[in-house]
Amino acid sequence: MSLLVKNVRLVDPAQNLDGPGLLLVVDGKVEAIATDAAALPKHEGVEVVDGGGAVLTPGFVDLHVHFREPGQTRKESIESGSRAAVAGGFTAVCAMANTKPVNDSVAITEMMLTRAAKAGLCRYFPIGTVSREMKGEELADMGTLKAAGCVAFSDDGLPISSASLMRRALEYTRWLEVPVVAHEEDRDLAGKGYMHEGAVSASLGCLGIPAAAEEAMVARDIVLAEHTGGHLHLAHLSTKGSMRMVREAKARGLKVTCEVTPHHFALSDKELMKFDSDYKMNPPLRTEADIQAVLEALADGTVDAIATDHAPHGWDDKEVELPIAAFGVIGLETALPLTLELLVNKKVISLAKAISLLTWEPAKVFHLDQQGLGTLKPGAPADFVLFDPNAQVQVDRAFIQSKSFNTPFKGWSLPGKILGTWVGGKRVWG
Ligand SMILES: NC(=O)N[C@@H](CC(=O)O)C(=O)O
Ligand SMILES: [Zn+2]
Ligand SMILES: [Zn+2]
Repeated sequence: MSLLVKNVRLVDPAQNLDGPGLLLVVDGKVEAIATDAAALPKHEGVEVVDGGGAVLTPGFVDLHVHFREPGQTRKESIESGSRAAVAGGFTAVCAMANTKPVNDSVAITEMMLTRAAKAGLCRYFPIGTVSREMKGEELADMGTLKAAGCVAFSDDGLPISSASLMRRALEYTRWLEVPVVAHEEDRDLAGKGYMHEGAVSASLGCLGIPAAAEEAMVARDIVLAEHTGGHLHLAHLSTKGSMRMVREAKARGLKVTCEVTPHHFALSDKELMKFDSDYKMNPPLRTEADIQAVLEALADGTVDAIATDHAPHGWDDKEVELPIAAFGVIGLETALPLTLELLVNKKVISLAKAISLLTWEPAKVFHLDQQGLGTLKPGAPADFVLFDPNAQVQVDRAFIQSKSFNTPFKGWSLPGKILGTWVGGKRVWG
């Protein structure tokens, strides 16, 4: 089975490519890319897709999604989450372990992989828990879980409050060569807060989560990464202080990587004045100064990945008073449009850098580059996405494939329409 995609702007940051090109796919793999058809190997009789001048890039790689299977498939299943992924241009997702039961066993990992294969949409990489039952007490069997297919370890949803447990987990990452993904939150400091602690929370009389709740744990874990030599990946960072500490850690050569989410660079805590739980997530929306720091960190290489933290919740978890509503927002379908609107069109970073943060850089963080993901180098799996960066999309219920609709971007009109998504040379969307 062969396929030729022509008439596209081909952007592949891993190969420093950004220009007119053609992509030839044979047997699910990239056979060749070229600037004109004459330079391609013999390809008579192949199926031809005319890209119509749209942008073609490697499929996006999301290091952080919550598909609620097993346990809460009314919010999302592996199949519905995978459909939301490919609709958003993501061809690989890494799924957090805070399912019910949590993914601390080979049985759950294998069940997840079986369901994902049955869905047959995107590539699905399970993340195992750091601690058994996610209780934060004993280490999960990380070695066995890695052998079963887990690509990273995280108790995300909860922080690892025990410094000694985090220390041991980081020690294990050295010989397992997988990262520990940290949800950084000092629970004493966060208390019962449900939005960012600052001028806005004070004026609303709402309980806040201070920036220090995140930063104190980032500081602790950078110290532990230094002393263990382990790989620490910091999930959904949101504050100015976190950005500064990661920048310093990298400058000192530590194995520290991090991701930021589109909602954290798109929205500030002022949104909470609407008292709408679609603006409630963990970590909370921060201040304008934090957003500025995140933008600078995206531009200067401090941030390794844009990740969605796609966290589906049902209306019954959300349509309640703010203090008791669930934390979390969906994000797979709005990630590219928000990145284009707020990072590329506002000239914070180039289109190529934005694509890099959605493809090659995240692939490297979880070593998915070793499987050829995040790039369209010859021989790599033909996972790619075709999108029109100028066509507008309307964020309404019909646009969202997820089973849940807990997005703060309802009603927004944004640029970036996905025209097609291919995984292993097979069209799975569009
Ligand atoms: N981000 C969130 O607000 N919620 C996530 C958990 C998490 O990412 O910490 C969830 O599982 O709902
Ligand atoms: Zn988290
Ligand atoms: Zn999460």
